[in-house]
Amino acid sequence: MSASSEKRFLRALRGEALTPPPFWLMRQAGRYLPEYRATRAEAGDFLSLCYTPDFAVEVTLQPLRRYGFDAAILFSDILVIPDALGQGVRFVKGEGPQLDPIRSAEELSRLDPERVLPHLAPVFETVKRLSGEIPQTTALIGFCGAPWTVATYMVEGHGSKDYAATKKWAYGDPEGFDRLIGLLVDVTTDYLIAQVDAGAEALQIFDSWAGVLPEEAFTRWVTRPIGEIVRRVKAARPGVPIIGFPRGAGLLYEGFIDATGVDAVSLDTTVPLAWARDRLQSRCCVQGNLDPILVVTGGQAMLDGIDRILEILGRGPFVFNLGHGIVPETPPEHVAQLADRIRSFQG
Ligand SMILES: Cc1c2[nH]c(c1CCC(=O)O)Cc1[nH]c(c(CCC(=O)O)c1C)Cc1[nH]c(c(CCC(=O)O)c1C)Cc1[nH]c(c(CCC(=O)O)c1C)C2
Repeated sequence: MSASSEKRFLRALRGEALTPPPFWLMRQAGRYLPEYRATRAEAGDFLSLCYTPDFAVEVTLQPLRRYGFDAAILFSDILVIPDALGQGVRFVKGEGPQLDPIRSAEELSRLDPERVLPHLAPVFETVKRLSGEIPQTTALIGFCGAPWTVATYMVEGHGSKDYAATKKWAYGDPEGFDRLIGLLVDVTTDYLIAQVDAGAEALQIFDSWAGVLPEEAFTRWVTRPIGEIVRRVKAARPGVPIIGFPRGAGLLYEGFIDATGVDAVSLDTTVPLAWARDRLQSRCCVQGNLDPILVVTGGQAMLDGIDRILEILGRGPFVFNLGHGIVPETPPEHVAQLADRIRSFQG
């Protein structure tokens, strides 16, 4: 395929500067859309939505119909991995995910890596159907949670504010904690390769809680495991572009790019734009980073926020996105205004 006939999102990930930049939004399928809420009600619980290809395909396509994003992201969740390992994940209404916590290396025997790929067969079926159904100019993104972030849910048993149980295990028994991280590296690599084989054209690794670790721990449990996954996926399926999202990494973003070999980094809302242009965009494609609450706010504040990002990052390899997932309170018409604003950027 010649460079110019390749999908715009993939061209940007390969380092091309495009005007206007391609764009999609993290959590673009979700509760802010009435049609999502309707499908969700029909599916019943959240995991049934993820594991029923008819429903998962439908909710993936919903935001594309409205906004024509340059990329579709598979509808699933990072917690299908602990579920597939046999830990058991429940999504309790209003409380978020609940897992029976694993707090020591001895308890890893509760997990069965052999179950993972068979259990996730419906997810691969969803990817396969999507690759036949999305518009020809739209790219299909597969994804996973990074080992550190998935481990925080497995150890805490739910979302957390301080990650104290996870850190206590990691700092107190680093070799034992490395076994959990190593297990997640293995199954996550297989999971991503299976998504590529089913039709995913790019991958994003979400490390939503990377920003809570001090430097040395960040290197051991964020940078190294993600680097290992990137190396193994690229060795098995050369050419598939990979986006890393070490949310909250701050100054550590720079070393993260060099050490992991990702093709792009997703910037959280706090990353300064001129610094990102000078220190990160010179190394790889960057993606981001509008504050999701500006899309709730709308109006001139949102437009100014979009313009500033486009002004500073829009001339290098860039994918417009939010700094974190879109929130349920977002008015859908604000997303339409955001899409128009990006499309009218002339450089
Ligand atoms: C829409 C949705 C998802 N997951 C959850 C919901 C809400 C469930 C509902 O309908 O009630 C539960 C759901 N899933 C999770 C949570 C907990 C979040 C927390 O601890 O605060 C909840 C409520 C865990 C999760 N899940 C995910 C992350 C990483 C990204 C991020 O930081 O936002 C994390 C941390 C990834 C994720 N999750 C989802 C996607 C789909 C694709 C898309 O972007 O459109 C993706 C990529 C989908």
